[in-house]
This record gives sequence, C-alpha cells and structure tokens, in this order.
Amino acid sequence: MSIAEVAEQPIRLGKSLVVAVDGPSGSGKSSVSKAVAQRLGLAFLDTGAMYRSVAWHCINAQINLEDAVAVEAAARTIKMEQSMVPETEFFKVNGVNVTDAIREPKISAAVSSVATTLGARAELVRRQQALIADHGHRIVVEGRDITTVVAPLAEARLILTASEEARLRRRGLQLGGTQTAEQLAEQVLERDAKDATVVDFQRAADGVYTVDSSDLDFEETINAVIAVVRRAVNAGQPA
Ligand SMILES: Nc1ncnc2c1ncn2[C@@H]1O[C@H](COP(=O)(O)OP(=O)(O)OP(=O)(O)O)[C@@H](O)[C@H]1O
Ligand SMILES: Nc1ccn([C@H]2C[C@H](O)[C@@H](COP(=O)(O)O)O2)c(=O)n1
Repeated sequence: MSIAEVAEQPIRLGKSLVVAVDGPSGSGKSSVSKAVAQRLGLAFLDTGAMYRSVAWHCINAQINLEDAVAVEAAARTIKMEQSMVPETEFFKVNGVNVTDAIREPKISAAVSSVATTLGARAELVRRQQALIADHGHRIVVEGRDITTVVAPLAEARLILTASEEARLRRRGLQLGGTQTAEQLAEQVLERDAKDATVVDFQRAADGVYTVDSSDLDFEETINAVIAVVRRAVNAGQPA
C-alpha cells in the first residue's frame, strides 16, 4: 500500500496514543513531531530541550560538566517547565526563560556531556515518563531513547532519519548560514557520535518503523510520519 493510500485510512483511536520518535541530529525530529502533534491533536514533548536545559543551568551556575555527580545533582534539583502544547514553545529553568538560550551553538557543543552522564539520563527519563502520564498518554515524544527506554510500549514508534548531507544542509539553513562547515559538522556529526556511545538512535529496534526524509520535503515528511502512525496503531488494534 502506498503512503498516500495509508494516509487516507482512518486512525482507530484508543484511549492512549503515544508516538515515539528518535533519530540523529538535524533529521527533523522536533519540527516534524511538533507538526504531527498539531495535526493529531496530541501534546508534544521535546526531550532534547530537557538535556539542553540541564546543560544551560550547569554553564550558568559554573558547574563542571565533566563532574558526573554534580551534573546528576543538577538534573535532579532544577525546576524545569516547558510548553507541552505544540502551538507554543517555551522552556524555563528555575523560573528563567531559556527558550532561545538553549538553542545557542555553545549549548549544542556542551549538551553531550549531560547526555552521556548516566545518572542525569536516569533522572530525565523519570521526568519524561511522568510528563507522558500527566498528559494522559496522548502525546508525541521525540528524542534519542524514546522508542527503546522512555516509551518502549508506545502505540507508534519510529526512527526519523536523513542523509548526513541533508542534515548538515538543513541545520546550516536553520542557523541562517552563520556556521562554517566545520562548526556544523561538530554540532551535528560529532555530537551524534558522542551521544551514540550511550544510546542507539540510528538503528530501528524490533517493531520500530523507519522514515528516511532525505528526499522528502517538510510536508511530505509529516505525511509519511502520520502514515506510519496510522499503520502502527491500526496494526495494534482489533479490526
Ligand atoms: N523533510 C524536510 N525537508 C526540509 N527541511 C526539513 C525537513 N525536516 C526538517 N527540516 C528542517 O530541518 C531543520 C532541522 O530540523 P529539526 O530541528 O526539527 O531537527 P532535529 O532532528 O530535531 O535536530 P536536533 O536533534 O539537533 O534538535 C529545521 O529547520 C526543519 O524545519
Ligand atoms: N531523549 C534524548 C534527547 C536528547 N538527547 C541528547 C542528544 C543531544 O546531544 C542533546 C540535545 O538534543 P536535541 O535538542 O539536539 O535533539 O540531548 C538524548 O541523549 N536523549
């Protein structure tokens, strides 16, 4: 069945609908997942922003990012608030609005130190699972370990990927052409290599679909993801 034909099928909605999306940097996880959440009327959780928020706090509070005990303590103690509505975006750390600050290249360069601190990961996974429950298990969640660790029982699980060339080009455009090729490679490819030492987000686990957006535009990618959600949900429910 083609993507267009699958997209025409109704989604048989149960009570819970968790859509778990993982993939490498720049593949389009945040932007595409947000649009999918909007179209399906679901909440939206950007888990990378939580890792970024911890990194921002550590830098701001002059906590050594190589000190695993201190980074874990930061992850446990900071107050994090974030919009879970796909139409609005904000993130706060201890009441400070960090929506723009956590996207800066200096945070992208530092955030893997948080992502590779296992104690911090455990705390953020715990918080993410609580947020999913708070939103009635009707949510799109994107990150690196959502399909395998945070929500392995999600109704729909997929890896969103794209070629290195496409990911570097998209990230370059997203940052308004301000970054050199070396800086982009550091922020996208080197960060992925470091993050991949603690979590596998390049290969689909059993039962996880793959959407490769290398040759798809933004709208086509959204439709491809929604087609996968329909297929997964309808496959998991009695006819
Ligand atoms: N299929 C697509 N075609 C063209 N551009 C796309 C496509 N998908 C996403 N984009 C654009 O690519 C850029 C990167 O996307 P996004 O920030 O969602 O990636 P990401 O996977 O969440 O990255 P990271 O994990 O580093 O945060 C955005 O500007 C987004 O609009
Ligand atoms: N579930 C997650 C989400 C994110 N990370 C890491 C990977 C990145 O280095 C960092 C920021 O993520 P981004 O905003 O670029 O998607 O956080 C992770 O390990 N697990």
